[in-house]
Amino acid sequence: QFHTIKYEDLKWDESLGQGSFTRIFKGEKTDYRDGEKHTTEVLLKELDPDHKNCWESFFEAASFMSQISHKHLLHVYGVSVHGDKNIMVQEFVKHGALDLYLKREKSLSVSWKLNVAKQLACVLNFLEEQSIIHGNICAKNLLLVREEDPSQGISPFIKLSDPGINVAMLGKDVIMHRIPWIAPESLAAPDNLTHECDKWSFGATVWEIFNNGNPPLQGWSLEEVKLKEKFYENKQQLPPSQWTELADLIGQCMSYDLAFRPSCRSIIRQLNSLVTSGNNVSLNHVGKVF
Ligand SMILES: N#Cc1ccc(Nc2nc(N)cc(-n3ccc(CO)n3)n2)cc1
Repeated sequence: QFHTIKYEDLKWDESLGQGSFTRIFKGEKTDYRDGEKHTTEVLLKELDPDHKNCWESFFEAASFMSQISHKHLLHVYGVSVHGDKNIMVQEFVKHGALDLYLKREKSLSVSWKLNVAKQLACVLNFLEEQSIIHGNICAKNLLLVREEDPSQGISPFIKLSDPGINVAMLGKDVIMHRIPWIAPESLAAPDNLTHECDKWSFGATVWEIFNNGNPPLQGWSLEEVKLKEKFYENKQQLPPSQWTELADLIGQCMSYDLAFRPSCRSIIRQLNSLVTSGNNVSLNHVGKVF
C-alpha cells in the first residue's frame, strides 16, 4: 500500500519545525534508476519516538496519500523505518504550511483567499467522489506550492497534506484542541468520521483563511478548553464575516445539523458566485472581510 524507502537513501538537512506528534525536516532522497543516481528534495516527517504506538495510524495516513493522486493532494513518496524512527517521505512544498503563511502575509487579497478556498473545495469534492474522508482539514494542513504573482497573472497553488494521526487514536485533550475544526458530532464519536465532518472543517478553514490565519477561538483565557466545550454545547457559531454571502457559506458548512451542510458541488457553486460578487465589492484591495 505504500513504497518503503531505505534509510540509507535519505539525507537530513535543516529542521523545519514540529507538528503535534511529528518533527519535520528538509532532506534528500536518492534513488538509482536505469543505472543513474537521482537526488530529490523531500520533506522528512518523523513520528515522535514517544508516540511510536501511533505508528500504524501514521503509516495509514501515508498509505491514504499514496493510494490516490490529485493535483491538490500532497505527493507522498513512501515511508522509511529505522530502529524506533518512523519517517514519512513527502514531496517538499516550497512555501510550507498555510497557517504560518497567512499570519506572515498580512495583505492577501479577497481574490487570493477565494482562489485558495476554491482549490480546497475541489480536492474535497474529489475525496468525496472517491468516498475518502480526510478528517483533519485545517490551514495547518494546507501547503503553499506557489505564491501568487499578480504582475505575471500567476495565482497561488495549494496542496492538502496528510491527515496525520487518526483523531480516534488521540486523547480527549488533543481532540478538544481541534475545536472548532473538528465537527461537533465527531467529539462524541471520533471513530466514525463522515464526509460531513470534512465539510464542517472546510467551513472553519475558510473562516481561518479570511481571518488572516488567526485561528478561531484562540487567545481565550486559560480555561479555553471549557469555553471550547461550551461553544459546541451552546451550538455557537464563529464570529460572522461582514460579507454576508461568505458568512452564509461558512454558516452552512458549520451547521450542527449534518443534513444542512451543503454538497461539495454547492460549495463550489457558492464560491464561484462569491468570486464574481467579490470582484464587484470594493473589499478586494483590503482583503478585510471581518
Ligand atoms: N520555513 C519554511 C518551510 C517549512 C516547510 C516547507 N515545506 C513543507 N513541505 C511539506 N511537504 C510539508 C510541510 N509541512 C509543514 C507543516 C506540516 C504539517 O503537516 N507540513 N512543509 C517549506 C518551507
